Amino acid sequence: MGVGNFVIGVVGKPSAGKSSFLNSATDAVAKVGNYPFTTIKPNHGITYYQIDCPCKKYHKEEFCQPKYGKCVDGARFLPIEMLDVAGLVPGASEGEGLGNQFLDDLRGADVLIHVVDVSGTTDQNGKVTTGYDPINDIDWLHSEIHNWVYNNLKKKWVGIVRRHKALKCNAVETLTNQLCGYGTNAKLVGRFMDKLGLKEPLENWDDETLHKVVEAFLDERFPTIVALNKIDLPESGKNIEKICRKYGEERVVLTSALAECFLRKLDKQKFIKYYEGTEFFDLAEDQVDPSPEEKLKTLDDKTRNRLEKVQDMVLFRYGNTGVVECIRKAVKCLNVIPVFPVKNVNNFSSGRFGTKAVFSDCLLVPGGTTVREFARIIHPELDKYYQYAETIGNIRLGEDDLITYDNNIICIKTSQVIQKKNDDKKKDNNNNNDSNNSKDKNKNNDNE
Ligand SMILES: Nc1nc2c(ncn2[C@@H]2O[C@H](COP(=O)(O)OP(=O)(O)OP(=O)(O)O)[C@@H](O)[C@H]2O)c(=O)[nH]1
Repeated sequence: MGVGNFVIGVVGKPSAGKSSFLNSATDAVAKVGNYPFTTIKPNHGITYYQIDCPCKKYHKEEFCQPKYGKCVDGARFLPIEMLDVAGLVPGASEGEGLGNQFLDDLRGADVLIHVVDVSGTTDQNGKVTTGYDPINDIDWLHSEIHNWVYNNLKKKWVGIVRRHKALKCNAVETLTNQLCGYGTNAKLVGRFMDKLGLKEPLENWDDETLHKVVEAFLDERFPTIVALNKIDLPESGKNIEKICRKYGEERVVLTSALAECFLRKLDKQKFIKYYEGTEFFDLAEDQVDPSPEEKLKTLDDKTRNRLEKVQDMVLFRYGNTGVVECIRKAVKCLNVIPVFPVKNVNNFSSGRFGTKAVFSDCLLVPGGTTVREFARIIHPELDKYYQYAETIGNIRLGEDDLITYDNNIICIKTSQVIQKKNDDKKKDNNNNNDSNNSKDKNKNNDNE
């Protein structure tokens, strides 16, 4: 998990609607513009995570200039990478289909969105059928990932235990060593082991315990949001109810990727103004005196009928298409905090010379990041010059204070900046002295 560089992996069986989901969530790129990722691989896209921008709270909307993403009336869109994890077939952990390539791709993801065809009109291989139970897909994906990790550990378990005893390691050290290949660190291992609260020493773990450890690891390392897709189909209703009853609503989102693609396409073509993540859109007839850039085109009858159907089957019934909600829930699973580094906590300036830009930067950092760690992230080369940090109201923050939503507008003061200020002051003084001197000189000249 990189700072400010989190990756959402999209997984699902063939024909579940993965590509449609990705297209619907990432087509905003052209509209939104730039992002901080220099190379985007073919199976990657950029999506946007919506948060409340502090510019609204502090009435600075007109000066808000995000370096990446955008801010619209106080809604901030932060760019996040999305990865299409293709090639999932039953038996992938045993090498079926693209096998380990699919599982290797998973390592690049911090959180997963599992797109499930909730209509039950495609079987586990994505072939058209009727009455298929989508619960199978949820369980099946989970067990593929579980088996992948479990089999890898089990194969080497005797050696792992031998080394563990010989080096007198604790369980967290040994597991960190074994799980680091999945993009895992000691902090994460410590967290899931704490939650698990195992009493038996590692050398006594039986298969059942090892399964429990793997399960706890996956919960922490690959939190998963289930997107129950194709809610617009009439067959979906009864399956939705059943799945929500079994898995709870916390990690389940109802989606229609197709409806979201359609709405965003109409928006792009200027037939509607679509308010992403809501049930609302404007038509040409709703507009009063629009500017030429905002003016919408009139819909033909066929498209209007289709739009009404989307309204009926998705927007009125479920409140929205679920795609934006899915991204929001996925990022929430990561337990990250948006932080706004500023040059000045009174005017929120970003320090770009000659502009009044505020809140230009925003970084997502993992929960538990301290002020000093954050300083290191934004000024790695200035770390040795760190002096102090302050937040709104010029309140000083301790180096070990955790970053929270209450102190996430931060100014880091470094002695180099202070040194520069002193240099500038000296320069000013010298200039003043020079001009005083020249004034004196002039005076002298006058006298002369
Ligand atoms: N009714 C309906 N159909 C959908 C929805 N999302 C996707 N589809 C359709 O489902 C079919 C498969 O969608 P894809 O997005 O290609 O699915 P995929 O999971 O990427 O499939 P593969 O490329 O085979 O892995 C297409 O015909 C889509 O139009 C949806 O929300 N509602």
